[in-house]
Amino acid sequence: MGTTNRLEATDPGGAPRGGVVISGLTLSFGRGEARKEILRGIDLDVPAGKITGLAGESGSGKTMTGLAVCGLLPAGADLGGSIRFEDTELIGLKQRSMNRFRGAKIAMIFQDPSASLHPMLTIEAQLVDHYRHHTGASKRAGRERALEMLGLVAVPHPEAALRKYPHQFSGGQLQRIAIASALMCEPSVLIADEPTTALDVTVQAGILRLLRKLCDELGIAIILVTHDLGVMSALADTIAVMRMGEIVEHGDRYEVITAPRHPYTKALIDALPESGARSSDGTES
Ligand SMILES: Nc1ncnc2c1ncn2[C@@H]1O[C@H](COP(=O)(O)OP(=O)(O)OP(=O)(O)O)[C@@H](O)[C@H]1O
Repeated sequence: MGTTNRLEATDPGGAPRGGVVISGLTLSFGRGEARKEILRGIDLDVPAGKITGLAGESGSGKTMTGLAVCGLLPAGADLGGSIRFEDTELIGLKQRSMNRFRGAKIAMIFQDPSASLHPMLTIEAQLVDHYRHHTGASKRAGRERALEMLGLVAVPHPEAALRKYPHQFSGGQLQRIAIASALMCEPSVLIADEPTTALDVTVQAGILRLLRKLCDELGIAIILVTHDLGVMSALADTIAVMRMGEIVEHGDRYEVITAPRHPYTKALIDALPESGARSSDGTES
């Protein structure tokens, strides 16, 4: 597979082009005695052309980290520290400026693909409108782009797919369409939050291979959020293990899986089934 990392150059300021650098990220909700600390100082480099995995138990803060990067945190979130995207500090950006990045330069896909697609609109309406909103392109150019993206994610019969509604697709096809929608504006960063958890096991591997392809061929920086260390060990380049709002370990996936340093990581790995998660060639066995 070719690696045309169009965004991999490093700018003189130090941030990798197209990637995200998170430093000292804190997140809390509420005040006084009701204050709940969710993220307690996260440092994480998410480089272009790599899949950075966020693993860890339920409630450890994986989703919140992804939502923070995307600027999609729930109301009342108190965010501190830094999230740099190329030359821009995202924390503290006004909503209007953040809207320029979200959905365009930084896109997100969710466990339930229908969460990012409107049930009452055709695929064409949503993909094309989204693209035109961000780029100002013509309807025709938007349609061409939509066909191209549906082809890229291997949705069969893209022309016919454009005329359909979300409920007319299977879960796996719909996740591909959600990915196509996320790719419309050529994002540099894609946050994939449990993208295969809701899918039939027979279609999971196809979606994971697609994410790997997008990362390798388009140079997209991917944050893969999953509680599934098996999926992580097959797909991610590096694995960050989260626990109670902190990253307790982050390193090359082989090192994290084969020589975990933190007792919590060891416990997670010991809990894995014997087979299917620790293949060394990047495929699930
Ligand atoms: N709106 C909110 N107000 C207060 N706390 C919240 C809010 N949303 C989420 N939380 C809390 O933030 C913490 C981290 O949640 P998060 O969804 O990031 O965990 P996670 O690691 O992704 O877990 P899972 O694998 O279950 O999705 C949890 O304790 C959750 O209860």
